[in-house]
Amino acid sequence: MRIGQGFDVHQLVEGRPLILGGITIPYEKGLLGHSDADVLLHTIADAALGAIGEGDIGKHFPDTDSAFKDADSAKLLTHVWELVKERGFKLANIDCTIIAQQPKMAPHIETMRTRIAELLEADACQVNVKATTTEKLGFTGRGEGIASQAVILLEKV
Ligand SMILES: Nc1ccn([C@@H]2O[C@H](COP(=O)(O)O)[C@@H](O)[C@H]2O)c(=O)n1
Ligand SMILES: C[C@@]1(CO)OP(=O)(O)OP(=O)(O)OC[C@H]1O
Repeated sequence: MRIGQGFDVHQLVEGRPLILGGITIPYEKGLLGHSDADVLLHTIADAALGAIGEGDIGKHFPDTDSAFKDADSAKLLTHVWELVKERGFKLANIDCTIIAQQPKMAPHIETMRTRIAELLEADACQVNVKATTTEKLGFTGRGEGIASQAVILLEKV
């Protein structure tokens, strides 16, 4: 068994779509980044890379490389998952938390869960996605950005 954890933050700005957990969520702002800035998929990729001792997504997909400009984070996670499989591991389970004052994530959680399970080649029951506000405190509470964190457990195939 191997355990890994991930944490990431992206700024919320006008004029960008909100792509989170591999889906597009209707909202007046979106996340800013070199890629599509899917903070949840980045967190999951970092957790998986941590579990196999492979550093982080910045090491594998540098934000100085134009190849990753506006990159689809689902493709980045798929690449990371190939590394996980090459090491002989599969998903045991993953638990994720989105930290966002707005928008309300509850209507989108099951769709994200299904998409993440698809990307990790697992059943939805192995994936949990939660959301919390920070009670209007801090940068997430002011709606300036969204953070997420995840813990992943891998088991040998
Ligand atoms: N962006 C969010 C944040 C929270 N939720 C849901 O609301 C519940 C209560 O949140 P608190 O921060 O007040 O504890 C939380 O457990 C989530 O179910 C949400 O949907 N979207
Ligand atoms: C994904 C990458 C690469 O496009 O860019 P960002 O979208 O800026 O994301 P971040 O979590 O800051 O770091 C990883 C980057 O290398």
